[in-house]
Amino acid sequence: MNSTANEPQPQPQPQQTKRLLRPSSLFTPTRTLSTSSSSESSRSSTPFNPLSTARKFKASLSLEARTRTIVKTKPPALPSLSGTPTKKDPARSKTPGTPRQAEDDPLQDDRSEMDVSRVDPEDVLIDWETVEPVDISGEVDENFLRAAKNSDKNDKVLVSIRVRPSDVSSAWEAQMSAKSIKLLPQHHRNAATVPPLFHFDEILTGSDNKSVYNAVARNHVCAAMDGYNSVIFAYGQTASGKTFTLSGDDDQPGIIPRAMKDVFACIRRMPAREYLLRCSYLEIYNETIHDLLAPPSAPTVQLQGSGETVWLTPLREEVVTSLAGVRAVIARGWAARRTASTDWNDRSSRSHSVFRVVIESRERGDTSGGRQTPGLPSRPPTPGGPRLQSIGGRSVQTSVLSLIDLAGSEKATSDKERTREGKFINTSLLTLGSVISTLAENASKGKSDHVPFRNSKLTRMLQPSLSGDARISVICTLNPDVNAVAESTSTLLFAQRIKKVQLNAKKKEVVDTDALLERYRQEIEELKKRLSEKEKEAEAPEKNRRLSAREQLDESKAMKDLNARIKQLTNLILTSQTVGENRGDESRPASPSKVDFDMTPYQLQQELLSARREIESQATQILALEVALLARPELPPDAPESEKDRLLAEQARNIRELEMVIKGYEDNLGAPLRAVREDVEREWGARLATEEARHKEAEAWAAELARALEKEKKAKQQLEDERRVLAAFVTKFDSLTAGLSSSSSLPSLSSTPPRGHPNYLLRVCRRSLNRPCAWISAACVQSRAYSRRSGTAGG
Ligand SMILES: Nc1ncnc2c1ncn2[C@@H]1O[C@H](COP(=O)(O)OP(=O)(O)OP(=O)(O)O)[C@@H](O)[C@H]1O
Repeated sequence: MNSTANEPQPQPQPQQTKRLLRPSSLFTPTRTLSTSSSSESSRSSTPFNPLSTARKFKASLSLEARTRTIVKTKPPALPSLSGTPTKKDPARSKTPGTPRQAEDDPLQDDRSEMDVSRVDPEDVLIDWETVEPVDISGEVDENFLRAAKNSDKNDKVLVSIRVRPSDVSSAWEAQMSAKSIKLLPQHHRNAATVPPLFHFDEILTGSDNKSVYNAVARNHVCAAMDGYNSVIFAYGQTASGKTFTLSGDDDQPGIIPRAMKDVFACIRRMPAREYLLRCSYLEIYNETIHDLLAPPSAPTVQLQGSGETVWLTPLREEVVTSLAGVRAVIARGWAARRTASTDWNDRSSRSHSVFRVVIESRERGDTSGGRQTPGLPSRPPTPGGPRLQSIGGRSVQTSVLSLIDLAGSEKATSDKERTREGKFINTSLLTLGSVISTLAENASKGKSDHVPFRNSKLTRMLQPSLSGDARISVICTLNPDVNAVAESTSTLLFAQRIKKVQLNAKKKEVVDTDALLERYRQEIEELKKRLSEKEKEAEAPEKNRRLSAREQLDESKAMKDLNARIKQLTNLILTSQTVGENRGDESRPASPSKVDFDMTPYQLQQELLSARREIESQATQILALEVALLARPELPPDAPESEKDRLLAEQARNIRELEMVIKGYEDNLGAPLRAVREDVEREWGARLATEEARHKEAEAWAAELARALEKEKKAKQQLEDERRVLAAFVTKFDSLTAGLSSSSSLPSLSSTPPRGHPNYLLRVCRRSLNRPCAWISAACVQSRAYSRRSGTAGG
């Protein structure tokens, strides 16, 4: 299909939009096109683009400094060879960044007519009848939709490499058929080794955006229409072609405009459903999130929620009902995006921009007689305004299509402001890289290491998607020039890592609770009917039923299954009704998660699974009974048939009785015994706690005493040593003084000798030998005190 052939006629636009933008160029950011180097050289580039040329401002990009005076400048000079941006002459004056919309722009003064908070969603639904034929891409047919549904089931990220055309020889050898790419050996740093060969899902070259869209985005857009969250993002070095891939130009519309055409084409192909489409457009600039559809004075957008539930607030959402509406929204966003001339790219994206479409759909039907899903009015308001309600039993399927143009990683530039931005850009891309690395590592090695999602706004916002909630397609763009080999290699390594990330996207559906209850009731009726049929069969005359023991067991198991399912559904109905009853209580809003729990088929499956597990454990018991049955003496081979039937029936009855006994045991004894046990545990729990406390105290005392004893032992040992030394000394002294007393006149030991006299020392020593140990005394006192306190005898 010629992409421009279907270009819709200009739709009536609000006055201001007309003034600013040509409808045909609304999808057209400024792109200087490769004209001379490639086969696409005949393509004409857009001569005029109001977004890129008329809106150049002599203003700083910083929020505070955003001037309110529009200074129109000449369009930047086109690079000598478009598609091959080269480092420009540093002396050349820079094109300052485009600031957000100026104040005199009435588009930004207030919310638009289609702001989701202003419209009743029921009034702006679209379906196959309301979609304009000019709004659709003619390429979406039944076969394609079927193929799209069945593809991408492997839950891996679709990773493609797009090599930008270059006017100089490329450093890379890209093989589209083999889906591989490698560096030419002459550019490999290590001449001794062979450059590695990288394999990806797609390798794309040239300027044809249609083939790129078909290969990397179309399935994901259709998946989004089918209820899956889908994320498509472009990653790569600055000026490698991310914006060209996402947005394109007049001649080569990129993924965003093509995706929107397919969205409308899918709606047109679904006569049974009606849709509500809401668009938002935001950018992350210097780690701050700005709503591109809100006026510049609007507060910045905050990320809220935790874990894998993240939402953005306040964020404007515009309801769109036609391609023209989408164009107007994108044009508004584009005008507010921060781009600037850098050393490498005349209109470099200085922020990560995210264009999101929330797609809600439900079966078509008469809404007049319908009722709203119970519980929904009291649930917290959805950030971004009201949304489609599940009415009259028709569930609502919700998905988000996110199209992300990341800012390009870059080396230091010669401009101070650009360098500052570059730091933020590189940091958040680095964080994205480390998040991807950890996720890939966790997936390949079965680990659950912490993933640093919180380290940047970008990764925090992408957390639910990267954690597996969405289908993801990544287009890594490459500048093939020799002087960009290092950046290109790093992009390829990033691409390799993201391929390993595991996804597990699921459809999101909100079901009408009443409808679900009705479904349960019908299923119960159905099951009861089947059960009574089976019971009748079981009671049929024996001659009609020649069942083996195994078959009888199977039958009994089937009946048990039916019973269990009926019981489970009855419980579910009770739970749903309980939730419904809460509705009247305004002070306590019904828990939306509880409503969802009861309503989600997935949850129901989980319940079913646990019920099946229970049934399986009972089946094991039955098998044990079967073994016992087989162990019984066999019937003689010539026993009459009636006798066999009688015995079989008897066995079956026995089995049923045993099952009833098991069940009865649980109902009559199991539960009461558990209750008694709980009572006893409650009663004795307190006593046990007191005893345990006393025991602990006694242990502490014992430990203290043991310590004191140890100390005393040491002291005693020391005393003993001293005593021995003194005794030896006294003996020696006695023998000495005995000799002396006979010859000299020493005073007798009974009288106190004067200080300094040898007998004085002897007297001191003797006294020391006889003094009782202070430690022993202290320990005895403590021991006696404890004995008194604890009431034990002794000490
Ligand atoms: N495949 C392509 N065919 C022709 N021209 C291309 C192609 N890819 C990129 N270009 C041109 O190269 C220039 C830079 O591309 P683009 O702005 O898309 O890069 P980018 O990666 O978005 O850069 P930044 O990160 O700085 O925003 C533009 O003039 C664009 O038109």
